[in-house]
Amino acid sequence: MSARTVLTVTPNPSIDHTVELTVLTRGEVLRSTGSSVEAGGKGVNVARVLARHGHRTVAVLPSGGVDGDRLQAMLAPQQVHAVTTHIAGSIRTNTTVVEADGTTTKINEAGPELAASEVEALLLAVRGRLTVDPAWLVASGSLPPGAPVDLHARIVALGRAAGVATAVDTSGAALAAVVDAGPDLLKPNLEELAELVARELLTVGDVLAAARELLDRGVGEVLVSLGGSGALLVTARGSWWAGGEPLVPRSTVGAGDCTLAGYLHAAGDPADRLATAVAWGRAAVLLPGSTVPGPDESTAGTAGVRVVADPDPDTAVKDL
Ligand SMILES: Nc1ncnc2c1ncn2[C@@H]1O[C@H](COP(=O)(O)OP(=O)(O)OP(=O)(O)O)[C@@H](O)[C@H]1O
Ligand SMILES: O=P(O)(O)OC[C@@]1(O)O[C@H](CO)[C@@H](O)[C@@H]1O
Repeated sequence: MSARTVLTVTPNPSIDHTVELTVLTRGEVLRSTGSSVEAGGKGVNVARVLARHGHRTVAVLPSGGVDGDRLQAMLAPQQVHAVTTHIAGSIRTNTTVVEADGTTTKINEAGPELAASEVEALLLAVRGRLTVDPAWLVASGSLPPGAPVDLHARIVALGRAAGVATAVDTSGAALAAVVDAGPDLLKPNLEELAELVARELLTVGDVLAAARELLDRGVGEVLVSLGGSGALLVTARGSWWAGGEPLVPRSTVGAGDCTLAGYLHAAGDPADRLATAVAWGRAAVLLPGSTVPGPDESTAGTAGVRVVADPDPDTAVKDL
């Protein structure tokens, strides 16, 4: 990617609290083997990992309460330029429990209620920052209570009006509401895509068909992350799968954000970009909590990554 800025928007940022346990047993007093606290939220993570790879990044997010101040303080040393809009509520804390075998359990709070004026202030901040002519505008994550379900769609519309490429990673109703806004890139995971098209996606062919439905509705490219099974990229020019041997994760939190960031970072043809996306995702799962990889770790993540053009539609996703 060029040296131009990447602008991310995270309507529902978080403090990410990660606790490591040997085994999670309900109803017991458990002693953690490790813990960490990091700035989180999907767009924040995209900005953090791109900043670690030398990109100029601007992260737009609402901030309020003591935890809003903490979040900003955590971001300050990470070379992410945070543009915050003040809200009356307090930023949420999301908790992750990671067991020794890599099983990750996540408890995400709903987030603070946003007033209509706070939503407008966030959109105004995005519009203001689009004047820096970013290479990408990335809108990511869930919507907090009070935010309109089409908030990501409105962010995409702002990007389109400014001639800036847009990427979106969200879920549920917010994902359903953004498709027809025509983002240049959509990054659902398998479950999110299945929910969007309201059917099971068991084979590569099922995933390709679902992704092509989105292309038909005006989405530019679809990058479907498949957890330990890698990722599929579907564009008007073709389809590609990339992946490697499944890893035992230290924490999967943020792996999808690093995948998206790797795709935006990489230059070259679609296969190269997908390989980089998968490498960054693999690097992320080997790091604790919401820690994002730096260049050495991302490079190490490329080990054993294969790319297949026109993957066999009959292959079961679980066999990739
Ligand atoms: N167990 C694993 N082994 C190897 N790679 C993995 C594993 N889990 C995830 N990855 C890598 O990380 C990428 C993103 O994972 P996933 O599909 O779980 O993202 P996600 O659900 O969007 O994650 P999040 O929302 O936590 O950021 C995958 O495409 C893959 O490259
Ligand atoms: O609740 P959302 O907005 O869907 O997801 C929020 C979140 O789980 O996503 C990031 C990992 O992708 C974390 O930093 C954060 O806690």
